[in-house]
Amino acid sequence: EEDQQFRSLFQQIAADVSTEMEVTANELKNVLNRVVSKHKDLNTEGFSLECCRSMIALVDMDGTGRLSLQEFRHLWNKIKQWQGIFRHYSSDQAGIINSYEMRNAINDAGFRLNNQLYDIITMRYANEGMNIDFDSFISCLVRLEAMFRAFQAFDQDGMIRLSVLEWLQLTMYA
Ligand SMILES: O=C(O)/C(S)=C/c1c[nH]c2cc(Br)ccc12
Ligand SMILES: [Ca+2]
Repeated sequence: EEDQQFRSLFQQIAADVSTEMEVTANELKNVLNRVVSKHKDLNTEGFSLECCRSMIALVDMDGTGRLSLQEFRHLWNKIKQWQGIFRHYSSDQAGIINSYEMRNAINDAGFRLNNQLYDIITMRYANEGMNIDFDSFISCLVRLEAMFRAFQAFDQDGMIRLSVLEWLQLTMYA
């Protein structure tokens, strides 16, 4: 049942374009902003095109530059899971979380980082008031998950060995 609902959502998004049944960054932006606008407790200035381009790059497993049904489903399920974590911490504020809650939210999402990484993430994703809004939270976790996955793909006994071009491929298409 839910799968049927999901497929019809995907069809709606991917249907109105010549890009056969794949979701482009612009379509992803439109659907994310349409859904998030229905949730008044999720503070965001909206998902930017740049953020959606990055999210696509991070989950575009077959390198088509667009999201297939299964790539979109993976991203959608992750966002659904992570929005639940975000709301758990943002309920007492206006749809934002502070850097301390960000640390706990990242842990709840299953990532174990160190203090230096939590500080770097706050620097990269928090606003002047050291708070993280919803779209920043989601783009942070999409990147975190994709970078863990990329490392595991190359991992040989806990270390990876990359040529400079392999490194650039990894870091430039993200
Ligand atoms: O309110 C809920 O229970 C759900 S399932 C919310 C969401 C489920 N997928 C989402 C994607 C974005 Br973007 C924002 C909110 C949600
Ligand atoms: Ca793809």
